[in-house]
Amino acid sequence: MQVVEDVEVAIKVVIVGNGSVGKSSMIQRYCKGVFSRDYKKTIGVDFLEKQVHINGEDMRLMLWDTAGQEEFDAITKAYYRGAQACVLVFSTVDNDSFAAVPRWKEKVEREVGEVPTVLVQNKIDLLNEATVTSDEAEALAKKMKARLYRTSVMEDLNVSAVFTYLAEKYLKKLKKQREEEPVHQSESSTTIGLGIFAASPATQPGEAEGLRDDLVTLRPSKQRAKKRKNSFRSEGFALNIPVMTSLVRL
Ligand SMILES: Nc1nc2c(ncn2[C@@H]2O[C@H](COP(=O)(O)OP(=O)(O)OP(=O)(O)O)[C@@H](O)[C@H]2O)c(=O)[nH]1
Repeated sequence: MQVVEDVEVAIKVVIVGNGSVGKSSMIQRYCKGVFSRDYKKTIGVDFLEKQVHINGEDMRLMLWDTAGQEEFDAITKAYYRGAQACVLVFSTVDNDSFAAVPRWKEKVEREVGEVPTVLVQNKIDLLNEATVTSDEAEALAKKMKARLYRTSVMEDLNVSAVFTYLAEKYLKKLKKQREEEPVHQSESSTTIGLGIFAASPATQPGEAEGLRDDLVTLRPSKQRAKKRKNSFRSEGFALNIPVMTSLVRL
């Protein structure tokens, strides 16, 4: 048996929170460097990935943008499975979105247990219209034992810091795991997704087949599916991970 050293670390991150708080904008900004003032609500889930180099490690961040509207809860919860990190987003100018944060946390925990989480107060460019005070946001973060980031996706403030923090946190956890229990992989095994497939409660070896039951197949719209090059998709299917995404947005 040969030990494979150059394993690419992949981490699945789910982004949750009420509708219109800026979740889609956040991953579009982070992965593509763009921002649009248009609001197109996410139907089901969307997915983007970004390759980063952090602390000497090549990492692939797989960012799952989930619909904020409760009507899609049944669909989105299937996509929480296997997540190793979570971004809980609320908007500075939407008190309901702040009040809903604990509910979103519970929904994710119901599927994946406790995972590294950050609380994100988005739209801080609108601070003069704020309905949530800094103290309230900090108190909630403290209660949740999560780090609070204040972002403006529009002005590109602090967006990458959110994901870098989660990636670093995950790497630390992985290194600790490697030290405690070194992972030996045979030459023929995949070199992608150590994080996804080694550390997730939903994807422990032997459970992958079970995931098929949870697979929700949403057809991508032809227009966007053509444009999208999702290198993870084929690997995901090979390993029975539910990676089919809805790319349909109204
Ligand atoms: N002023 C301001 N507007 C923002 C910011 N981020 C996003 N928006 C706007 O907020 C609206 C909603 O953004 P989305 O990213 O679609 O929100 P979402 O959370 O993905 O919404 P759902 O798909 O319904 O869950 C859009 O019009 C964005 O342009 C920000 O930092 N500041």
